[in-house]
Amino acid sequence: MIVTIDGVAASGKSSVASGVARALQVPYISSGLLYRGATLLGLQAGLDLHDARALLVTLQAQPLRLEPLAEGNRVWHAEQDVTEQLHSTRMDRGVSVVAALPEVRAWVDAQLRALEAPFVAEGRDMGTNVFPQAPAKFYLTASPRIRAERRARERPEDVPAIEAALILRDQLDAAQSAPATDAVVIDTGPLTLEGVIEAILAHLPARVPSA
Ligand SMILES: Nc1ncnc2c1ncn2[C@@H]1O[C@H](COP(=O)(O)OP(=O)(O)OP(=O)(O)O)[C@@H](O)[C@H]1O
Ligand SMILES: Nc1ccn([C@H]2C[C@H](O)[C@@H](COP(=O)(O)O)O2)c(=O)n1
Repeated sequence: MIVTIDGVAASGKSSVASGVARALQVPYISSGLLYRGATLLGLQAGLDLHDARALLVTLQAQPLRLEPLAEGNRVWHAEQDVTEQLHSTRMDRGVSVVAALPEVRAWVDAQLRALEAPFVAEGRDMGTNVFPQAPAKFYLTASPRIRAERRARERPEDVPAIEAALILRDQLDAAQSAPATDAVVIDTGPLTLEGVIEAILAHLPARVPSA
């Protein structure tokens, strides 16, 4: 079975996907990390992040590997674990530019579709575009202020600055971020992390991770 968890930036997708996947004893896949990895390679190579052709040449010459560990996905570039470099304000600014490129989206989609089910996949378009056949789809929301307050515990910037950046990223990512028509939408604002995970588990057709 494939479970998709999409939603706006910092709505809890990766934390929730990790918890749901652990409960189901299956891997989870954080698709945003592939977009972040592509952005890192582009920045390291000094590329214009709007240049899809140059980015694709770089991605093909220096492949990225997503390692779907239960405690948190890792991204490898050659023999180096680059995961820690993928979450910063600089990366957040660049990644929406890269994720808007159809050529890069096709590259990410191909990596994801090559993975063997069962798994939980989180991102923006898992339920709409990448795995439309998934039998269980969820979409997480929360107000920008609540998301910024949560994120402020992980970043040096203050809540208003984080909130403004989240609102901007929501706008830049809007084209690929609509919920699937058959997704269960969950406002995570009033819920704890465990509460969101339980709500999703309660909606699943069966807690048996079959293909
Ligand atoms: N329901 C919740 N209650 C309290 N804190 C939460 C909840 N859900 C997520 N968090 C916290 O909010 C922060 C953002 O969560 P997370 O990184 O999982 O979001 P995300 O949607 O994957 O983010 P991004 O879009 O940037 O990849 C984390 O610190 C996480 O622990
Ligand atoms: N399926 C996806 C996953 C991610 N993106 C974009 C949107 C974000 O700006 C960026 C990083 O994702 P995050 O780590 O915040 O989940 O990648 C996308 O367009 N489609």
